[in-house]
Amino acid sequence: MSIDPPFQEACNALFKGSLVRAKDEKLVRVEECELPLIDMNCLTLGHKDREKCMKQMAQAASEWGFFQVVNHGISQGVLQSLICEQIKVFHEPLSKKTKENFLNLPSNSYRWGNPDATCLRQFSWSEALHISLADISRMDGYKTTLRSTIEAFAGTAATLSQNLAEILAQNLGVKSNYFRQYCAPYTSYLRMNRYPPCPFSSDQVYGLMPHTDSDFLTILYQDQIGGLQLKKHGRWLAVIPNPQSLIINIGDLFQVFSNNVYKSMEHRVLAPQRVERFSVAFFYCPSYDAVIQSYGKPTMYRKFSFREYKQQIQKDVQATGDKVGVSRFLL
Ligand SMILES: O=C(O)CCC(=O)C(=O)O
Ligand SMILES: [Fe+2]
Repeated sequence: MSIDPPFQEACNALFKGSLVRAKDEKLVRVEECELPLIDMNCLTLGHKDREKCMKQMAQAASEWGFFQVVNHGISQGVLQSLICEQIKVFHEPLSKKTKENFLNLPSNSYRWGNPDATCLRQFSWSEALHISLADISRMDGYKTTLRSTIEAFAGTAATLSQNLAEILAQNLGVKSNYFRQYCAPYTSYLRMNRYPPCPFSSDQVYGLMPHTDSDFLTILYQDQIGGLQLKKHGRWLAVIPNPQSLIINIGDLFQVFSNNVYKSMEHRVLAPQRVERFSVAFFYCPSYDAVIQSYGKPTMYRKFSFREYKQQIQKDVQATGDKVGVSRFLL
């Protein structure tokens, strides 16, 4: 029984020529980088250390849109169990994963490839489980270790994201209880990703197509395989994995909130060639009714609700296969 979705057939349908098998991936390798590293312990020290740490975070959020954090409060044990549980669930037969009610989650929670792709560059050689935090408690009883591990991760990730969001807002001079008010723990969601080995050259088929995240910020935990790349000053950089750290990236909503001070950077994942890769992303999102507005003058974006944003993205993706994103709301 196969565990893998029919990636190759889907790629062939999008690409009428013959796909090039990967021979020497070094040829398409890009420069590697270590993300700015923030030690969250510094926030618990004296006033000076705290201020310095907050400034480092804000600088990374505006220059890179990405940074990594250590001493983040999520135990290594929880993170390792999460990957173990992920391996188990993705190694279920495809027929089970695609069944209505898989894990007692809403339909469309399990996804692979990209049903809206109109060409190969919009395709993703990966599969994913999207889980709203509101749905974790209803997850199938027999998979209790999966559920309890996800619960443990999501609970701490929600606290961490609120903490980070408040620090980043404070750096902008915005003292508000916005995040407490609009980002309740159940409004965020998780995506577990599996990237099976891909026989094709990485300049033809992506593990995950280039995109920005449609949230305030994302907490990413990845295994040690590597493949995540971000675009900085027009150049792709490959992120060197660090087993101790979590990656934080600014999403579209924080770019708007900060009036373009913080950047929601485009990123992508190159599919591994010989081994499978796993990652988990926690997307820190507000409720659908939350109004997103820019703090800063002159204001660059008009106000919009998160619902409006999601609907606009869906419309654009269905029409062209591509997300337009925040530029739709520029004044
Ligand atoms: O797998 C990764 O490293 C990145 C995943 C990602 O960007 C996402 O799920 O939005
Ligand atoms: Fe992403």
